[in-house]
Amino acid sequence: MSTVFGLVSFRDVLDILLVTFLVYQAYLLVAGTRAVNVVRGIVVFAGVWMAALLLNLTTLSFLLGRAGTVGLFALVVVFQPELRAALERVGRPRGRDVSAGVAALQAVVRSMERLAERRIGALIAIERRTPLGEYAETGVTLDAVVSVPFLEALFARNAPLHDGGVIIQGSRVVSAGCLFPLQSSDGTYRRYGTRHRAALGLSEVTDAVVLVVSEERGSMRIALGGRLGPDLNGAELREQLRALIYDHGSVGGMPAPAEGVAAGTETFRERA
Ligand SMILES: Nc1ncnc2c1ncn2[C@@H]1O[C@H](COP(=O)(O)OP(=O)(O)OP(=O)(O)O)[C@@H](O)[C@H]1O
Repeated sequence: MSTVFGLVSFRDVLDILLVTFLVYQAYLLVAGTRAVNVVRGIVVFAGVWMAALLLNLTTLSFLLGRAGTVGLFALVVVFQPELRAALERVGRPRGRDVSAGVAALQAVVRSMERLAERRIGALIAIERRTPLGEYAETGVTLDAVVSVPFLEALFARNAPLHDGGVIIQGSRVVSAGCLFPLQSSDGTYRRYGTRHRAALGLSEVTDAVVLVVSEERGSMRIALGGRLGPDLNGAELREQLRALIYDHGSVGGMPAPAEGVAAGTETFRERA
C-alpha cells in the first residue's frame, strides 16, 4: 500500500476522511434538537471515564463502565422519537416533487387569513419529502383540490372534520381530522395548548411545514423542525411559505431536509 511520507497510507487518510464525514453528519442530525445537551453530557461522561481509566481508579472506572452500559439502553428508549426521525431523515428520498402548487399555497394562506379573522382554530401540514401517509391514515381520507371554501368548510366550528389536522400533498387535501404526534414537552413550549404542540410534534419528526391558526388569539404561525415561528400576517406567511417550498431551485427542488429545517429554524430564532 502506498504511503504519504512513508508513515500514513492512503487507506488511513480515507479512513480519517470517512470518520470525519460521519461525525459531521451525526452532528447535523442532532444539531438543534434536545439531543444536543445529551451529547454534551455523554462527552463529559466519557472524559471522566477515560480519566478514571488512565489514573487507574478501579472502583470509579468500574462504576462508570456499568453506568455507561445501562445508560446506553436508557438513551435508546428515551430518544426513540429522535432516533427514528434521524434515521428517517437519512433514508429520505431526494428530489421527489411533492411541492404544493402556487395556487394551492395562495389558497392555504387566504383560508388561514379568513379563519384567523374569525378566530377559528386550524392545523394544516404541507408534506415535503417525508411521506405523511401514516399520519394521514389517522384521519379521514380525502382527495380534493386545495381551495379556500373547502379548507374553511373543513375547519368550520361543528363541521365533522374540524378536530385534528389536515394534510396537503402537492395541490390536494389528502386527509382531514388527523392526529399528529404531540411534541415531547421539553419546557420551551409548555404554555402552548395541544394544537400548537401537535404542530410542533409533527414538524419535529418530519420535514413537513405545519401551519397553525390559534382559536384563542387569531394568530397564524409556522412550525418547522420542532420550532414554532412568530405570529405572521398574510403577506409574511405567503413569503415564508414560498421560501420554504420553492426557494431552493425549481418548483420541485425542495430544500435539502437538513438545510431546509436549519434555515427555517434560524429564521424563526431571529424573528421569535
Ligand atoms: N394530537 C393532535 N393532532 C391534531 N390535532 C390536535 C391534536 N391535539 C389537539 N388537536 C387539536 O387542537 C384542538 C385543541 O386545541 P387547544 O385549544 O388545546 O390548543 P392551543 O394550542 O391552545 O390552540 P388555540 O390557540 O387554537 O386554542 C383540538 O380540538 C384538536 O382540533
